[in-house]
Amino acid sequence: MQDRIISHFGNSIETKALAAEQLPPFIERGGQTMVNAILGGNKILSCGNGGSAGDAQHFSSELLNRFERERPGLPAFALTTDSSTMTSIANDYSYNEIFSKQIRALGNKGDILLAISTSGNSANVVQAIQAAHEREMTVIALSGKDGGDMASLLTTDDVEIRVPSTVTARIQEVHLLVIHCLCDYIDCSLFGEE
Ligand SMILES: O=C(CO)[C@@H](O)[C@H](O)[C@H](O)[C@H](O)COP(=O)(O)O
Ligand SMILES: [Zn+2]
Repeated sequence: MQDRIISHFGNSIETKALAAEQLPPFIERGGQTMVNAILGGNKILSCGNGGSAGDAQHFSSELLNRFERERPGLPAFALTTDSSTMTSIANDYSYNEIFSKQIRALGNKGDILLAISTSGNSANVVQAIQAAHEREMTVIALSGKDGGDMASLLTTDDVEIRVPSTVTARIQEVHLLVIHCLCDYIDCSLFGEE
């Protein structure tokens, strides 16, 4: 089985190399969009399912606490953590509304939604994008494969960062690197390059 393990490493390296050729302009635009929102007194909401829920929380924790340097906490919130809110929305309405209902309550004009889905087709993330647009928020979509239903919802103000892969796990591995690039971009922009 070591050959199989080695092939995962190789495929992941190849996916990151391809992403490094394609994604930097989109990551830069996403980072600047986030910096502008923070400077404008706005916040960043994040959401996703499964491994992407972990990524949503990974991002918000590195803004609220810190990334790699000492600095004040920054306004970010993952919509994937409040089990009472999510289970009551799923129970009373639909699982598809667990993020959108929170966005309609918490989101304000100028806020950002970081929408994470490897397929781009998770209904609750698609509906989160729709709710974000209703609240005049800007969307930064972290996706993969063909972009899914999410891609067709995005406006020219939004940013799509689509990983060039069809393998969920490989896409997620690049999503985490993108999240760290966004955190670094934000810190360098707001507090200077180190
Ligand atoms: O982490 C993994 C697979 O590596 C899974 O938990 C994965 O996140 C789940 O299957 C999600 O439901 C997939 O949703 P999405 O990425 O297509 O939006
Ligand atoms: Zn995973």
